[in-house]
Amino acid sequence: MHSLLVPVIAVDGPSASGKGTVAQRVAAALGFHYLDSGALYRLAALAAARAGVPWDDENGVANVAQTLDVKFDGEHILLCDSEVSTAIRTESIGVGASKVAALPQVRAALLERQRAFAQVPGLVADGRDMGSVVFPQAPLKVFLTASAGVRAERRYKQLLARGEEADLTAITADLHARDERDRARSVAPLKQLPDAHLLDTSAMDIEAAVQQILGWWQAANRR
Ligand SMILES: Nc1ncnc2c1ncn2[C@@H]1O[C@H](COP(=O)(O)OP(=O)(O)OP(=O)(O)O)[C@@H](O)[C@H]1O
Ligand SMILES: Nc1ccn([C@H]2C[C@H](O)[C@@H](COP(=O)(O)O)O2)c(=O)n1
Repeated sequence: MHSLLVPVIAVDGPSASGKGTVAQRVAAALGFHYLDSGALYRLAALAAARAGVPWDDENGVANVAQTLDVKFDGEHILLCDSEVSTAIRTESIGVGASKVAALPQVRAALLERQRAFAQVPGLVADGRDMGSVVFPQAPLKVFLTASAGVRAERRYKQLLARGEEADLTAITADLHARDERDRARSVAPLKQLPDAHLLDTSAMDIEAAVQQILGWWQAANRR
């Protein structure tokens, strides 16, 4: 089936809003594939750093992004056959990802790689521009968000649970800076689309968020 005909649920939203957690559970419930598009920007930032390419070198990072040797294998992410699933989740690589993601050539270099994830029976894709640029034809678009305070608290607890050091003040400042960069950039900025359902989980648990998206999906397919 042509990838344009594969059903896609696009889940966009700011950092630490719960996109990855919720999108993966929705994908599992429907038996759909899952795309963590942020991981690709993180991989581009990590691969560039390892190759000595500065994050503001647009041509250089785009070349790295175009030629990324990456494999997704369940929880494992391999870059040039070495495990990087933890290395791409550091705060420093998150900042780098947000910087390289503002470069138009880098976004262009990753576009077809993201679209290739659209395979039968369907795809749940999370990121910042899933509904606006990568899968504008998606029959269901969700803008998943939560207040900055709630998101910072969740990220803080997530890092502690992983056994990492965490400083709530620094996390809050980083979230604000990343939100600002992701919303203000000229290409594919993070924004709520007019045809996206707003899901504010500030006072909602993970299961309720998953059920809400599954409900919207059922409703969209009854039409
Ligand atoms: N509705 C919710 N209620 C409570 N905790 C939540 C909720 N949604 C997500 N979380 C928790 O918040 C943390 C951040 O979630 P997650 O990593 O999925 O966010 P994200 O939007 O994918 O982040 P990023 O964009 O930075 O990759 C996780 O520990 C997750 O379990
Ligand atoms: N579709 C996407 C996905 C991610 N980004 C950028 C913005 C984020 O700051 C960075 C890391 O993403 P995360 O893993 O935190 O979801 O990548 C983007 O611009 N477009």
